[in-house]
Amino acid sequence: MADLGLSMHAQSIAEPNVFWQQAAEAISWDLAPKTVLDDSNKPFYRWFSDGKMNTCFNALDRHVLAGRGEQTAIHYISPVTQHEYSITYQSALAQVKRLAGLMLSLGVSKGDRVVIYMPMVPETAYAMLACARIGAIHSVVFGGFAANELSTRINDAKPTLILSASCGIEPSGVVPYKPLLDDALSQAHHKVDHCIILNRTEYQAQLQSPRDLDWYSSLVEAPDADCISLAATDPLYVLYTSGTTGQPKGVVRDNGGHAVALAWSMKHIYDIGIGDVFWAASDVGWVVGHSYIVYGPLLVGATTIMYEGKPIGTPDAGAFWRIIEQKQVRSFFTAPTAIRAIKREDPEGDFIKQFDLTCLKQMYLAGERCDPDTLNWSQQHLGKPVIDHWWQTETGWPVAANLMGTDPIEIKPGSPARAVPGYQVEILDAMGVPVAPNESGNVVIKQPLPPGTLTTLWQNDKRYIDSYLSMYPGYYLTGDAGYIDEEGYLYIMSRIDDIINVAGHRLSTGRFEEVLCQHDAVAEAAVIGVQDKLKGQVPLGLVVLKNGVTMSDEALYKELLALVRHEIGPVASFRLVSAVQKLPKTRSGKILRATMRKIADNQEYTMPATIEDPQTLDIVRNALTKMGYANALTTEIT
Ligand SMILES: CCC(=O)SCCNC(=O)CCNC(=O)[C@H](O)C(C)(C)COP(=O)(O)OP(=O)(O)OC[C@H]1O[C@@H](n2cnc3c(N)ncnc32)[C@H](O)[C@@H]1OP(=O)(O)O
Repeated sequence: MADLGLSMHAQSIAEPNVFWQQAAEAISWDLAPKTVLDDSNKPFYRWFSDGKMNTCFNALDRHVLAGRGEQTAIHYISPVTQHEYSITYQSALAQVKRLAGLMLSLGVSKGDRVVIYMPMVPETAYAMLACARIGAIHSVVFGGFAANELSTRINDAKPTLILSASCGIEPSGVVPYKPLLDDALSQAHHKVDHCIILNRTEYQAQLQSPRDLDWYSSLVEAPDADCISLAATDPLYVLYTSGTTGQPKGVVRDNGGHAVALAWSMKHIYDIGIGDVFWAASDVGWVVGHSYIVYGPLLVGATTIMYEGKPIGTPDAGAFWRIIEQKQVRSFFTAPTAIRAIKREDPEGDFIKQFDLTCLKQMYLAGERCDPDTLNWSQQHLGKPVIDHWWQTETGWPVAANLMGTDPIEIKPGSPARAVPGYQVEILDAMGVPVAPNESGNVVIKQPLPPGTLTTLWQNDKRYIDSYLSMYPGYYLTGDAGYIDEEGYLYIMSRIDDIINVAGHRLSTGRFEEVLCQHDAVAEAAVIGVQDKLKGQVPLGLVVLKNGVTMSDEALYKELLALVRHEIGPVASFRLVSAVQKLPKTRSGKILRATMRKIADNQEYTMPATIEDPQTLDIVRNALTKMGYANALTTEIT
């Protein structure tokens, strides 16, 4: 039988111009592109460089013009506040037009950056779409980040305007956002003239006049704004992601390639078209939220869900299944951590049995490595295909997936299936030589990357090249290690750098270390990601204290945990820290984090030949054991 996925993939690599020109027909262009792949400035490949369009027009206006204005665009569900309502395409468009008009009247123009620091409310989507409408470049910052992280991003993006809300809602209660914004702005050296604040009833924020404007009262007098015709290559957004240093990387996404790729993925990967209900249970602060809560579903005229709740506790482990039944969700996307949390509360899947999930055709998992147990448990209890798939903030849409809207293939637990059309994924050894099937190496993607992937890092072409393109010229380095089996299935095993993934949140150990070293008692710090049954990985810190520190361990640890939470935010989930006399290092001074991680996780390791003091490994092992790690015999391979 013909394998449609394979033949599509082959065509996308052999004839990218033909493949993507056809895909581009799903988008309304002001000026249809004649050039598909523009390789005139390698390694900066561009797609549809002579095309003109507007992403907001494609996400809202054209559906209204086509007579679907009364269809639901967004279902908003906030279980803690008990607010729930649906917004039609027509009314979303009215909100976005008005907000875009307000932005223009505040002096925002094409190419200006607008930072959005908001919770999971429909206004966040309006803010993103209003930017897209007038060609402003949005930069959404996840609400779980602290003021300091927000100020770093403000300094880098240099926004003209900030949109925020008085608070977010977590199961633990109201999380005030506005004081964090005020703090971030006082720390930032970049100054903004205006902030538009959504004052929620759960927490009323103090507005600082004339800087701060109340969202809805300012809209009353604002004019409506039309869509501006943009070059396909104009930036749509900058989304910061953790790099190996504390300075986050501003991933730049363009308009045209992004719209084409997302529309293609909605149909071919997620099996979603006009009028279908798609739900990505993530947060708009992450790329999943950008691509699959806001843009992807709206670009194809589907209905999306903004859920301001959690998989468990809001109110129970049946929350996802209840909403899927109520809103008739066809395809559902969440992170493995969410399923592990549900499984822990409802091991027999009793909640799942309470709902009629006939509407649900498949569930997708991504954001972190999916362990086979989690996939098998959900597949067994749901009785539906569960699709692990793999991608990154940088790629913006799936690199490897089972094409459920095209030609589903066998599910192999542990693998996110095969490379998606457009992506030529290879495994290279340290010398850049392709390895044999089933052999591990660095996962790379041959350039050009397909439409919709990052075009550069914000104002930093050099870092873009250094981070992704310099190790293997002609290839994009994903930063992941893995292998491909003889049937072309990809397996992602680990990171090759010091990035950790905590409950699907990508965090830099370098940033944790910077923060720990800010404490007066700390001379040196090393942070590693250790395995965690619920969150996949959690950060663990080992600190070397300065001479003469007299504080008790207990008091010191409490201060260090609080410091990390204050500087990075609750999303850091930093709960494990211990003092050691010395850290294991090479003779050139490099901390042996990978070896420490293996010891913590009870994996085999090789004593690095260049280690400065082998006894430091015993010191670390003792500390880890006391913290509940390294508790089985870890073998050293000699
Ligand atoms: C494929 C491309 C990509 O990888 S893009 C990234 C994809 N990742 C995701 O979609 C993330 C998936 N994870 C999740 O959605 C959550 O972790 C789930 C599974 C729902 C669990 O949530 P939760 O119980 O809050 O745990 P957590 O580890 O996320 O949170 C830790 C602490 O941070 C807090 N937090 C979380 N979000 C916010 C927010 N928006 N605003 C303010 N605070 C936030 C949580 O309340 C929690 O705080 P605390 O430590 O319990 O006090």
